[in-house]
Amino acid sequence: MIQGPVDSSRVPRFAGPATFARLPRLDQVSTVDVAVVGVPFDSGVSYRPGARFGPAAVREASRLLRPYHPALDVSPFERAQVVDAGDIACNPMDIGEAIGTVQREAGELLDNGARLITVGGDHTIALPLLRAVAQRHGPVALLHFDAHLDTWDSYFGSAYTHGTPFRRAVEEGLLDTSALCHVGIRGPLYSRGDLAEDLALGFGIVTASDVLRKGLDEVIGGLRQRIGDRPLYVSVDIDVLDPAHAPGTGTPEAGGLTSRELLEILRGLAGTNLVSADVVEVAPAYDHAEITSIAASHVAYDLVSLLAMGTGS
Ligand SMILES: N=C(N)NCCCC(=O)O
Ligand SMILES: [Zn+2]
Ligand SMILES: [Zn+2]
Repeated sequence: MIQGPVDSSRVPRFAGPATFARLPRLDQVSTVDVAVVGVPFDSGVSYRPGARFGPAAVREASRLLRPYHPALDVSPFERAQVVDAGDIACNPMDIGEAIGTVQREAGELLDNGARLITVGGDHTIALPLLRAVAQRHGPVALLHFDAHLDTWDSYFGSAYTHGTPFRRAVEEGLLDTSALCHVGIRGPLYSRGDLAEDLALGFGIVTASDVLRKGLDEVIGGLRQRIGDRPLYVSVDIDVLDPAHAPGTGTPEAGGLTSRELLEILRGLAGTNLVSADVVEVAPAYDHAEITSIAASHVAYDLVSLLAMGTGS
């Protein structure tokens, strides 16, 4: 029998320790369809640190989520067994070891039949998550929501950073290179060559400006066409949002999406073959009034809802 969240009409939603959306913990259920798992790791950042505190902040901000999603017309926690699988504890002093830990523990959850919504943590963790997913589904389509390309080659000689996960993922054959797109790209680059290299890897780009000028329907239509019915991984760097909508992040760039635009695009993915997703780069120390962690908790809720809608199909 599916176990839902704590009933907020009986137990005030501000009481007790936080799990995502007040859902049961992994050890409180016998089967799992969707697991929300934290990765408190930020040793791969190039600018402001602090995303290691993201999972805890997103759980706190998720206390107000309610069980019915009107825009998608789904009660995700009735449709699927959704749990909070806690945090993957990884070594903050050794990026290589941490990547191995994330790959192994995410893989164990996937092997137990769960699809994952991972809450970071910095964007480095997308690489081991994609490794774990591709091992089970083969190369996946990728929608990457971000201000940044994250296909750079290295930082300070290091190949494994939050600016490089998607170049590594293409090199390792984890992605279906006919079905890749960044959404929300903006801001200064190192050179024009960044775009040429990104294109050569197979990525399409929907800029933040495209979202404004083309509008949501055209953008959603184009994305759906590109990914088709392939197994799809969605990676959301919260800095895809304008700093007005997500100040609490490590590498903010002006001119981003509103949280309303991002949620609309995610809802436009209903019916696609989403297999797992992440929400990364929430750094609560730079946040105000929980703006960023509230936005991230709603993004995670929409992703959980999309996964729950696909459960059993
Ligand atoms: N993945 C995120 N958030 N940022 C990457 C920025 C890399 C840079 O400092 O140029
Ligand atoms: Zn970014
Ligand atoms: Zn990123």
